[in-house]
This record gives sequence, C-alpha cells and structure tokens, in this order.
Amino acid sequence: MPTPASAVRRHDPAHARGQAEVAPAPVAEPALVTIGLTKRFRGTSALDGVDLEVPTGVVFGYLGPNGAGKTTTIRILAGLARPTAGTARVFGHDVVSDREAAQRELGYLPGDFVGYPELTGREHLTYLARVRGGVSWRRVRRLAERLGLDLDKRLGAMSHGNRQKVGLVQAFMHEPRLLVLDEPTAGLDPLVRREFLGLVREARQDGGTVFLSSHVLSEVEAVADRVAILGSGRVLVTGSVEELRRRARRSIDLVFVGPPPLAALRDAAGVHDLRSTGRTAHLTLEGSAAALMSAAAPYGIENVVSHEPDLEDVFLDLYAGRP
Ligand SMILES: Nc1ncnc2c1ncn2[C@@H]1O[C@H](COP(=O)(O)OP(=O)(O)OP(=O)(O)O)[C@@H](O)[C@H]1O
Repeated sequence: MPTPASAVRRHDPAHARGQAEVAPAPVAEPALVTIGLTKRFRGTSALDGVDLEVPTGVVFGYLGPNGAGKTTTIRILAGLARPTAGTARVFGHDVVSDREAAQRELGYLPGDFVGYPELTGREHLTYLARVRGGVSWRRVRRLAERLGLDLDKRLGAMSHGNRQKVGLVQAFMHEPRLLVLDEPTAGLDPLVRREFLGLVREARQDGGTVFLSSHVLSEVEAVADRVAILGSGRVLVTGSVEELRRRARRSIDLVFVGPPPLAALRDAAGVHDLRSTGRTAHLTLEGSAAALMSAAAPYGIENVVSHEPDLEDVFLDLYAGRP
C-alpha cells in the first residue's frame, strides 16, 4: 500500500525542525496527450483507441508500416480531421473544441506538402509568416540557407525535395512549442537530412518538443528519445529507444573449436532460429545470454559475435508476430 502523504510529512526532518516545507517542483504539462483516439472512414478503422503521452522537451518517433494510421493521427493533431471518438490535447488544448489555441502551439509539416505552386519560396513564406505573426525573417533566411533552399524559385518548378524544404522552413520558422512532422525527410538528400536532424536536436535543446513520423528507422533512432510503434490503428509498443532495443532479439554467432553442439544450444533459455554453418552456430537470443553461455562453454567457444539490435529489429520482430 502506498504511504499516505501525511505520514511522509510527519517524518520529514525539515518539518520536524519547524522549517517551511518546500513546494514540490511543478511537473511540466505534457506537450501532447491522446486518449482513445479513434477515426473511422466508412468501413475502414484508421485509428482504434490510440493513447499517447508525449512529454515536453522530447523528440518522439511515431512509427508504423504503410496504412498504420500515422498520417491520420497527425492530421487530427493539426486540426485537419476530426476524431470519430477520443480526444487529443496539445499543451492542454483540445484539438477540436479549442482548435485555434492548439494550432497556435504547432509547427506542422504535412506528409504531402505542396504549397502554392505559383508563388516563390520567398513569397510563400512571407505570406505564411504574416498570417502567423511573430516570425523573424532572419530566422527564415538562416533556415533556408542551412537546408540549401533557393527562395527565388517558384514552388511549382521545384523538385519534390526542394518543396519539402519549404515545408520544413514554414514548420520551424515561428519556433513552435510542438513540431508535428509527417515523414519530414521524405525526398531529402543525405546532407539535407543531416541538417534536418540538427534542427530537430536544436529545437529540443531550446525546450521544444518534436513529434515525427518516419519510415527511416535509423534516423528515428539517431534523434528520438521515445518511440511509439503503431499497427492497424493501435499502439503496439511504446517506450524509450533503449527500452525497445532491449526487447528485441539479438542475433549471435558462436564459433566453436569443433562442430556446434546444436542440441545443447537449442535447450538453452531464450534461443531461437538456431542453425549452423561449419563450426559456427547462428541464433537469435531473447533476454539474458547466461543460459546460452553455460550451455555452450563445455564445448569450447572460440569466438562470439553479437549484433546489437536496432529499431529495425524491434520493428521487424513486432511485424513477424514475435513476442
Ligand atoms: N480519407 C480517407 N478515406 C478513407 N480511408 C482513409 C482515408 N485516409 C486514410 N484512410 C485509411 O486509413 C488507414 C490509415 O491511413 P494513414 O494514411 O493514416 O496511414 P499511414 O500510417 O500514414 O500510412 P503511410 O505510412 O503509408 O503514409 C489506411 O487504411 C487508409 O487507407
């Protein structure tokens, strides 16, 4: 049973000495909370009760295969679609009933950013900066320079990647408290991707929160603090990148001095997908390696090669229906 707060206070030495009690540090309001978020399109259930909590000041990766519901979630957050049921709040503002206040907190990059084709990048961004207010043109110029964007070209004449840069500049230019980015690196070349990841890290350093969907798991791994993996409109797993990695199976090669003792290895806890080539046993391991090592040791181990799992392994394990 939890200890009652009054009991804790009675034994507080500061309290016993008659000193003033120190008020607990205020807990920062989450940047984003969704509860039971559901969206149905006629016969299709795009989202089916999505619960998310994104703390302030983190980079949150939102992953899932094609059709999982990522864009639908993000469009609801951006006020472009209404949930069939459930709620979403941005810094406490309901995205439906308090839409304007929620939108003021956001920088949003749609997955299919096109903008106004007849305007140049400069005209487009000037227009959006006026509508939004409080945008420093120096910041716009700096963002454009960093991403290698030519502001004088018409959007309609830009390549997909260059148009995406305009989309990124408009999302970042007003230094929003929450960036919601749908596939932000789609179409960007590797140098621009790197610059973009730098911008995300800087936004976090400055106290901002970034919620981004992506198919590029290595990128998410490089920049995200927390991740949710979505499948068929439901959150399958959520946690820190480190926690998720620990869940995934490691792939291990054990080289023996003689033929690999497959029968002994197969019985060790956590061993899966066992096979051998020559003197090497290949397997995947779930959890601790202790049982595997005790089973293998009597047969003479010459070498161990362990491939640490990455987010891609977590992702593939989940979709292979593994625990
Ligand atoms: N306007 C719509 N009308 C009907 N069905 C829709 C609509 N928008 C999305 N859907 C369906 O909702 C489901 C989720 O789609 P969504 O675009 O959110 O997935 P996603 O995770 O963003 O996929 P991707 O990675 O391919 O972009 C899909 O089955 C999709 O076909």
